[in-house]
Amino acid sequence: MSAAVLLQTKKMGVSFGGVHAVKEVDFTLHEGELRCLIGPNGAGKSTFFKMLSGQVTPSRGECRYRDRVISGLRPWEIARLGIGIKTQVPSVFEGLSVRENLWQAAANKMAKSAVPAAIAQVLQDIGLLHLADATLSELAHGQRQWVELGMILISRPQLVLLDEPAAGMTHHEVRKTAELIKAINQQSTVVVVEHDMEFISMIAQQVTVFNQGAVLAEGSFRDVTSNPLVKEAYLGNVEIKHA
Ligand SMILES: Nc1ncnc2c1ncn2[C@@H]1O[C@H](COP(=O)(O)OP(=O)(O)OP(=O)(O)O)[C@@H](O)[C@H]1O
Repeated sequence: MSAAVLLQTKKMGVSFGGVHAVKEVDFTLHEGELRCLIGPNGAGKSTFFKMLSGQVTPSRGECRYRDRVISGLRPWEIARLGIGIKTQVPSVFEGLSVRENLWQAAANKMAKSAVPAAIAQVLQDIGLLHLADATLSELAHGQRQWVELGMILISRPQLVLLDEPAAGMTHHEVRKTAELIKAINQQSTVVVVEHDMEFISMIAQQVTVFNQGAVLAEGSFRDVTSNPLVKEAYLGNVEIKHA
């Protein structure tokens, strides 16, 4: 691949007491990628994600973003480098409207005069034009997730880290979320941790499979889901539909 390396970990891992949640992972992400991290329960993918986003400090190895070592930085320091993070805990303002939430996300990223047009565009992208003035607490689960994705979309980060963005969604909502993530990937490199294989099949380009705190396999969705080791460890030999 000719694209530049955007993020790279070298022998990065963390242990909690005696549990080696992530052992020593070498991981390379190139500019423009949409990478999915999958694996069975307890494989270490969420912990690995949390080390990328600063929620967990690695006990060994390092993570570089462009030329800078970012392992050990706090989440807000990582966000300041132009990395958009959506964790499992939503970071939206409950008492504010959809429009006001988007305004908060856009405020420091562009000239004030450009904000209204950017909000109008994102409201259309996330399909919530008709709910622009509803407060977040009035929205359904899926709609709140889309507001958060809209907040990422409007701030145009270079790298976007998404932890289980389709969790708890209906089939229809999952499809729409897949479209939104593909839209985000038009402007940003994206890493997604996800369980839902149907969702992954809709968005995946490259997939990294974790198992027992290490990378078990890496490649296209088709390659990894046909890999006998992956089938045995994760998929339970279930047949996966290829798009
Ligand atoms: N804060 C913590 N303290 C102790 N052990 C932890 C902690 N976080 C994770 N672990 C352990 O590390 C291992 C990897 O967990 P992790 O949540 O990263 O796996 P996962 O692949 O994301 O699983 P899941 O799909 O169930 O979320 C598990 O054995 C888990 O119990």
